[in-house]
Amino acid sequence: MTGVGSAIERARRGRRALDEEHLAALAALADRVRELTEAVVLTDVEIDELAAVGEQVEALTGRLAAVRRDAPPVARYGGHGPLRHVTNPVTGLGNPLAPPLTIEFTETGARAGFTLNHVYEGPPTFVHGGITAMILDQVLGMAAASKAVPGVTASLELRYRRPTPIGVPLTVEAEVTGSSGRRSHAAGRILDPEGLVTVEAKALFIAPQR
Ligand SMILES: CCCCCCCCCCCCCC(=O)SCCNC(=O)CCNC(=O)[C@H](O)C(C)(C)COP(=O)(O)OP(=O)(O)OC[C@H]1O[C@@H](n2cnc3c(N)ncnc32)[C@H](O)[C@@H]1OP(=O)(O)O
Repeated sequence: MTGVGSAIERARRGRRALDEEHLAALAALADRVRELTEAVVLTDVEIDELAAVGEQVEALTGRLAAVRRDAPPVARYGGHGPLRHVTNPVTGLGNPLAPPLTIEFTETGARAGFTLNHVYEGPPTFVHGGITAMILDQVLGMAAASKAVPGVTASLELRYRRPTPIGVPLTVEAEVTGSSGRRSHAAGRILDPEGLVTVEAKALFIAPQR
């Protein structure tokens, strides 16, 4: 086997799957670490307390790292179905960096409701443009994978129409706009609570050659 497609497939099959109980425990831990990350970003405690908490966090990191995988795990949601990446930085329940988004599939593509806190801030009070780009890449890619051909991002074009606010309910939606052979095209957007578009995206996904 050669090519990017087979490499992705091989890597996924080579990873040890978590059972549901283990995935739930990992997701709960990731949630606590998300709270910790927000607390770090917003804390106003004294310097001594920062140092003391830092020591405790270092000790906790040591406990987790005591038994370590070579690569992140996969899981079968609901205990069956295809293997899924559970530490994806957008949707991964097991990744503290992920908001995480729960993406639902629609008739034409995919959508998700989400709120981003100050951990994702770029310009004061607004979401970093790289974060909205990452979210759109993922949701457009999942729309393409579910309605056309699964592939990697070959191009992603963005138009930032207005700032995306922190701390309010946002919506991301995407639809497939065409496909041929190994290529899928998708378009999407992020909407603020008033339904105004903050970022628009168009993307091309190409199924890697096997
Ligand atoms: C299995 C896949 C994973 C499934 C994921 C589930 C969804 C999850 C959602 C995940 C979301 C997040 C996802 C991520 O984060 S994916 C991570 C970010 N993306 C990458 O790392 C991709 C890196 N690039 C590549 O691997 C290769 O360049 C690809 C595979 C894209 C093409 O290299 P390959 O050697 O295979 O193709 P080819 O050179 O024979 O070209 C084939 C055709 O395509 C045309 N072309 C090529 N590039 C472009 C371009 N930029 N614009 C316009 N057209 C382009 C080209 O002209 C040709 O046309 P034609 O001559 O046939 O007419």
